[in-house]
Amino acid sequence: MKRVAILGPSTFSEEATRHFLGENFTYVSYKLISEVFNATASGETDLSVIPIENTLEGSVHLHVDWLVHEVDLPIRAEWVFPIDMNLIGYPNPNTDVNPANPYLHIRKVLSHQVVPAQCNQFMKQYLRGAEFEQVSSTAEGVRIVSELQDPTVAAIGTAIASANYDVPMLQREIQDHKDNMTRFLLVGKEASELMPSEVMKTTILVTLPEDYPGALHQVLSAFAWRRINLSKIESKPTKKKLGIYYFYIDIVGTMDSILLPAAIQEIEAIGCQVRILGCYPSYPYIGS
Ligand SMILES: O=C(O)C(=O)Cc1ccccc1
Repeated sequence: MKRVAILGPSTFSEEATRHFLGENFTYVSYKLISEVFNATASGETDLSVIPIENTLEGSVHLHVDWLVHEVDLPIRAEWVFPIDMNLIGYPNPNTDVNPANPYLHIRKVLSHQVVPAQCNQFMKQYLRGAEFEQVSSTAEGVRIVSELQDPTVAAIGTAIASANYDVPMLQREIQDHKDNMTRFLLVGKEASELMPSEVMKTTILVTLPEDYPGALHQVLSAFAWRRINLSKIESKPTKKKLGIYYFYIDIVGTMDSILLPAAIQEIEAIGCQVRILGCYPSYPYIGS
């Protein structure tokens, strides 16, 4: 059975991965996302699951940086999964609880770095005086709360973490939007037998030649006139020199077609460097 590294246990990554990959894999939990990447880079596991982008927050920059700069692990699949954030902690122990805000006793909230942007309205309304502390995963926050047993410290995480660490669920679904989706990537050195998908994507990194006016326009037109659909384009610093960027581009289509390799050849011909991060099936979320 293939071994899959995930940030976990009891995290959103675990929920999303079990939903899409099911029980035909062995899941190995790691506390830090760096460990999740390194497990597959070193051969300890076959595949790693990386949360890469969220509807409200956009790209998880730290994870994109790992994928691009630290490891060489092709993307093997992607899927989107709806994330319901929950406030997990102990109720207000005082008798004079304010009915308009039962969470005034909470002074600190622990969670993963991408969470506050997804629960902005709730946090502004109910947790205004609380400090946010970033921890390695949402489940790690719930674990710490369970150890502290201090009602002034709460976490935001999964319903399963609340049950597993035996910390009460204070309020369900506190995310700003009902369809709060997260995109996950499956990365690994070897291709795995996965269910087919109607949608195939290819991710490439393009570094433009320096001092070439209109280079980005030419890159985009190489795709446009072939009617190749781009589903994402983001400029990111190369980290080598201030002001020099690469473009992270998701394309709907595969390298098996004639059009996409031709478009890539065209942009290489104008002096762009192109790195292909993967060509993979993309799975939409279909309710469970
Ligand atoms: O910490 C977790 O639960 C994760 O899996 C990372 C994460 C956090 C918030 C949204 C999606 C993934």
